[in-house]
Amino acid sequence: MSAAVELVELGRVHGDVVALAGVDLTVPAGSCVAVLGPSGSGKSTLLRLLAGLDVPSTGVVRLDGVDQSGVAAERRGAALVSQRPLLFPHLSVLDNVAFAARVGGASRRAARAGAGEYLDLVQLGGLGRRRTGQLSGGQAQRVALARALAARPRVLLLDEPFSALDSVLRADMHALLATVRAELAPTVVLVTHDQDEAALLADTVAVLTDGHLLQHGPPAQVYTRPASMAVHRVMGGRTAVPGTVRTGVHHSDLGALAVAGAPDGAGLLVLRHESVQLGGDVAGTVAAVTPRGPRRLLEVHVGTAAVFVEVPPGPGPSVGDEVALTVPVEARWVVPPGSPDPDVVDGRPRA
Ligand SMILES: Nc1ncnc2c1ncn2[C@@H]1O[C@H](COP(=O)(O)OP(=O)(O)OP(=O)(O)O)[C@@H](O)[C@H]1O
Repeated sequence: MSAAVELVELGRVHGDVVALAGVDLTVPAGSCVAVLGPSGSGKSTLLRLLAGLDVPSTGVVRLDGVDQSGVAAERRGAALVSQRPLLFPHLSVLDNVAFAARVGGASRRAARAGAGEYLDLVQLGGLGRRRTGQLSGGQAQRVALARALAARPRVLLLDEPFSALDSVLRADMHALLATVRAELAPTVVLVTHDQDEAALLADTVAVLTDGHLLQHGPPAQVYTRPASMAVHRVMGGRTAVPGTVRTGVHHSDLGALAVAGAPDGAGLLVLRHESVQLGGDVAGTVAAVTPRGPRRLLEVHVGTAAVFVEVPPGPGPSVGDEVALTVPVEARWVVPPGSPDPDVVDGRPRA
């Protein structure tokens, strides 16, 4: 029930706006890729082209090796669930889910029986007779997922389906998606703004900005080994320290830090705030403390550099305190300076 997805040089322009610029992406059958990127980066365009709801300007979509050019949306075996569930208001919940089977020619009874199984899967077995207007946002999103699954898609396309839900419902939907993957194994393309959601749910992460695919790999790799400053930013990275690499050592206001494999020359030392620890031999001053749920994010200035450190709940340093930091060897990664990072001025985040 799953298809390998291949995008080859896939591009879409609208007049002089480049929505997607020659993207090459391969997703093995049954796996889940999260597409991450800022607003306007081309995520929805990619999904629409995959679904057959839009036509590429260049390149092709292949499913199981078959070119989908000219194949109508309803014949691709792809089902799309969007941020706002678009349910038929005049049908009951059960008949919404039974819709695809009815259109496919099944009897009402058979379609409803099948739909009941998908409602059970999304844990809404008891709500089949309700009108869709009587559902909560989370329930409606579950029904939309059940309806998409009832069409037995080879590829499940999820366009920020959880972003309108509160954090408890979102966690429930994450668990549900894991169940769906275990039981039905569709290939999943999940568009999200949320790098934590991507890391939790996906086998790989694809980072898009300005229509370009910047990196595609396992979440841990994209998190800790970003290909560029732009990827580091999309993945929520805050620290980027300018300096120079000479024979495997990065020299900056943080001192001389060994960085295996980095080429000689100017380079930004990028660090995850989860990896930097308090205590050590890099001395700095706390410039800001920001709550992050129960944890806190310290901005520590070391010379002209700003280093972000996430610390656990409880007593800890305040603004103005002198602190010492450790930057573990495995946390160090250098990216090319490339184009200037618009969020950083003189090594520090823009005020
Ligand atoms: N029909 C259209 N006509 C003109 N420009 C368009 C059209 N559709 C999309 N675009 C432009 O293409 C770019 C990519 O849009 P897209 O909706 O794919 O981005 P996105 O990453 O999904 O954004 P968001 O996260 O805000 O939904 C944007 O600059 C957008 O304004």
